[in-house]
Amino acid sequence: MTAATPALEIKGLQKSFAGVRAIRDLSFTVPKGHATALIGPNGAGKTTVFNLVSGVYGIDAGSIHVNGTDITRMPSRQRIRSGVARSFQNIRLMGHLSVLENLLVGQHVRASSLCALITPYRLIPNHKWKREARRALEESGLGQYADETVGALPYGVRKRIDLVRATLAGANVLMLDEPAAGLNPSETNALRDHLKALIASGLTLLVVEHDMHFVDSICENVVVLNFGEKIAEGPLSVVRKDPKVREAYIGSDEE
Ligand SMILES: Nc1ncnc2c1ncn2[C@@H]1O[C@H](COP(=O)(O)OP(=O)(O)OP(=O)(O)O)[C@@H](O)[C@H]1O
Repeated sequence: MTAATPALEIKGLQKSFAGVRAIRDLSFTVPKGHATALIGPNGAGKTTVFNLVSGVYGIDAGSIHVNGTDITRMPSRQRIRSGVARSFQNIRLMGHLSVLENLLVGQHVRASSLCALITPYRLIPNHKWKREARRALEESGLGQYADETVGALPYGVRKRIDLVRATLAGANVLMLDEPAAGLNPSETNALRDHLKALIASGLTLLVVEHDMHFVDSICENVVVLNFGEKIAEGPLSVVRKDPKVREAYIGSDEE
């Protein structure tokens, strides 16, 4: 892998569901340490792209590379190990466990052996993974929540803990499904600042988001889909003026 190798490279992607062409010859790249948004009206194919990259569905044609590695035919679990992870709109943290425990569960994805997997970290006060988890929380400004029960925390804080969990589990290409949905303005600002810091430290993002102010603040590139096809790509300020994009959104209740 060279410095010019994109973190995510999608080439000629095709996917049909029972004759419905959900994704048509889609190609785009996301450079390392950058954020790209995938936008388009309802049914355009955004979630399908996430499902194809994460391996929920197999593709009909095309290829997907992550950090130069061809993951097109890899099982989902192996894709996570190669650095690509997905965060869901519904946070998948365990509410009855503490923040730290949730992060440690995430780190088990990185276990290289059965022995590492069953290491009783609860019994080892200064376990390496525990130290890493505490440090990551501190660096994200979430250190005060380490020993709190996740279920008792505000939604915006849980969303950010979910990000820390994904990066600690080894994700360097992260797909975020509507990260700003359900957040109040101050939570949205905190999430935006957190994401900006992660991008600055080298994390690569692919984001599906309806809040265009949020998209504008973190994504320098936007890929617009309509009926599974890329109809425009570029900075939001440019693509939003594109007649094809404007036409695609006519009749849609979205911006
Ligand atoms: N598992 C599936 N089986 C059949 N059709 C599917 C399946 N998944 C997606 N589709 C179809 O593929 C097309 C793209 O859907 P997709 O959910 O990816 O769009 P989207 O852009 O994410 O929409 P939204 O913004 O509403 O979430 C739609 O026509 C949808 O009905």
